[in-house]
Amino acid sequence: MATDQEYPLQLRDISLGYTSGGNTKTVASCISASLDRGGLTCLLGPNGAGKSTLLRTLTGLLRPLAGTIEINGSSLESYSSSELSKLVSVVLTDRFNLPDMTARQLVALGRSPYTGFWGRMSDNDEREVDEVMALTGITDLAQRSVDTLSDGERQKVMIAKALAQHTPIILLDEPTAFLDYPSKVETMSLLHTLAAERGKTILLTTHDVEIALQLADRIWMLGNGVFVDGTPEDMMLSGRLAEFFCSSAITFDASTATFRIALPVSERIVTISGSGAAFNLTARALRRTGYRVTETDSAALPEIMATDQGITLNGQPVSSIAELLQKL
Ligand SMILES: Nc1ncnc2c1ncn2[C@@H]1O[C@H](COP(=O)(O)OP(=O)(O)OP(=O)(O)O)[C@@H](O)[C@H]1O
Repeated sequence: MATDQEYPLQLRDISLGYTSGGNTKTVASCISASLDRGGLTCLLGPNGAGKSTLLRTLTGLLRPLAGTIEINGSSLESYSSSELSKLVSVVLTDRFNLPDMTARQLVALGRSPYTGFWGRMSDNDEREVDEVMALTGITDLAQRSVDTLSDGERQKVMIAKALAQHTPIILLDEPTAFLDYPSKVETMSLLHTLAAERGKTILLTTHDVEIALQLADRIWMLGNGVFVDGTPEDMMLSGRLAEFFCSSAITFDASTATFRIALPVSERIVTISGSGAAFNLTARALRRTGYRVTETDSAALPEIMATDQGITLNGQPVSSIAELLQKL
């Protein structure tokens, strides 16, 4: 049984929200959870659910309306900002102007908890900066002015800065938001590796649900004030994931861990048989264009065979799925 000391970050009965002018807006309440050491946790939920609010509360930027947050068994407030900067690094989505600062200089700011009053970088600090820039694939951007970077490039620089800070806990708000698909996967894989191989405790918010389901050790979900957590597989098996994200227009296929757009059911029926990618993609194209696809033989229906050797319609070969759809 894990003791409190073994959880780097623990939430006890947290209520989240905003207070202004004597009015309180509660976003979610009664959240109790903990982050596992050396684990990647992804916080999912629909727009406006409170993901950023929870993340900002964990960083100390917002005070919880109720409850306590503990880091290594001591309350968040008991740490000085200097102590916290060696324990927790944070990547937020805020965009700020940094005229005349290069990408490397921004990453080097991550070393500031260790560089003393004058901010003088040692050889070791320089090496750390080079290493995290290589790790995040931004070495080529080193001398670029931060203000000229694309959103995705800037996002990678901010992640590198957090890594340069060398903290056991890393909190990131939508780190994959502006990235193209391969970069999303690369970034999540990098965070997964940092958790698994370097023992970092990482929490991030994301809308990239399918990537999170493949790479996260744990999923936290927040929606309509309800918070649940568990392994991705338990979330899928229990139907909790579908409860949070599915509607009449979207279904979740737990066996393939993918979301599907629910298409209108059609009276136009085709029979399809075959195997492999050609079979799956042909069936998919038929459903998308309004056919009801059956695998039951019936001589009365257009009959399609799709295998990696080719596609036939009623025994006649067709050269592509486009030609098949045209001839149907
Ligand atoms: N400063 C604020 N004062 C009052 N309400 C706020 C403030 N910031 C956010 N909110 C509200 O709190 C709720 C949660 O917002 P939050 O940004 O945490 O959601 P989110 O899950 O991160 O959303 P998204 O996925 O769209 O980024 C929303 O209703 C939002 O309008």
